[in-house]
Amino acid sequence: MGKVEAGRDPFERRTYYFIINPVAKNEGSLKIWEKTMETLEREGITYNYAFTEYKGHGVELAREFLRRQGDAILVAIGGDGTIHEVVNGAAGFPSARIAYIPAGSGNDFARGEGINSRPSKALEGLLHSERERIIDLGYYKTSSEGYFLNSLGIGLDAAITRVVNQSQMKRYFNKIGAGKIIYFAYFLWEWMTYKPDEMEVVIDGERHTFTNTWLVNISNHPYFGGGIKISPNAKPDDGIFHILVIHNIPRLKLLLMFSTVLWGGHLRIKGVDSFEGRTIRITSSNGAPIQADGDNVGAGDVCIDMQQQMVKLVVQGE
Ligand SMILES: Nc1ncnc2c1ncn2[C@@H]1O[C@H](COP(=O)(O)OP(=O)(O)OP(=O)(O)O)[C@@H](O)[C@H]1O
Repeated sequence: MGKVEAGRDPFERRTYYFIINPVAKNEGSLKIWEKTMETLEREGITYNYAFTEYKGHGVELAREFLRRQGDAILVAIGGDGTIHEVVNGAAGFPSARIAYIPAGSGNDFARGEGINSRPSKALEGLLHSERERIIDLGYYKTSSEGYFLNSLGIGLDAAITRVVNQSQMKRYFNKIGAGKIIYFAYFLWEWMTYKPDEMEVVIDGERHTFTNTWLVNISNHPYFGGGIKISPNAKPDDGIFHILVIHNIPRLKLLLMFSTVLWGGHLRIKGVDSFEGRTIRITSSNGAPIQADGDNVGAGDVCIDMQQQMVKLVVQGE
């Protein structure tokens, strides 16, 4: 993805291309799309759309569409997984413009970006927006490679993501509107069974070694895991990652620590170290799992690079 520049022609007639994940928010995204379409028709907006049909399809749709019509605005409707895919599909298209209507269960990206959590307001903001904003991305390379918008984690958080994503029960619990229960159950399970390991973390060339490491989190903005403000001071447009390492904390204290995240108290706890940096390499002695924006992307070791000012977002006006 090449560096992009801000600026908008105020007289331009916009075309929108919507990519909708029909299974996001336990299929609640479909209702949001129906309402969105009503508004688009009412306002006589030019648009096109497609539904994602399987995991990874959002990447293909975004790529395919930008090849055909590079000047349209790509709008993701879904959760963090959907905007993650759309942005990865837009990689390699420096002029791509992306927008987002939150319709997922977690919506950390919307929180971090200050996008209105009410889909109708987010749409209204998008259609009448005069603002474009350029944000940073992280580029990761492990057994797979790609970009992340929210955060990348190695350790306990990725272990939870892995069991949740593999879970057959997730779908059932989502159907009865109790998706959060499954996260909490797996969080407790991993909290009881996860084995912290030694991790080497090299930040902008400086080497740190941590024993008994629960997790290392690299954040592009404050939120993670569906509203947890893990890195309160991270900003998506300052070219800097906020890095949090949680290590050498007894199991019970770790549980108590999570309650302090609500007001940012975790940053002062012994065993919680924070750093800032742009290029990070992490190696785990036991092959800890890795997640990027809630998707399991590898295990063991990972290199991360700051990609400053890489995505042009069309956002609601002030
Ligand atoms: N038609 C489909 N069938 C099954 N899975 C799909 C389909 N379309 C997209 N997906 C996958 O669904 C996953 C979850 O989507 P998404 O993250 O958008 O919603 P969510 O889980 O409700 O929200 P959040 O991540 O914000 O909690 C993504 O990894 C995506 O690849």
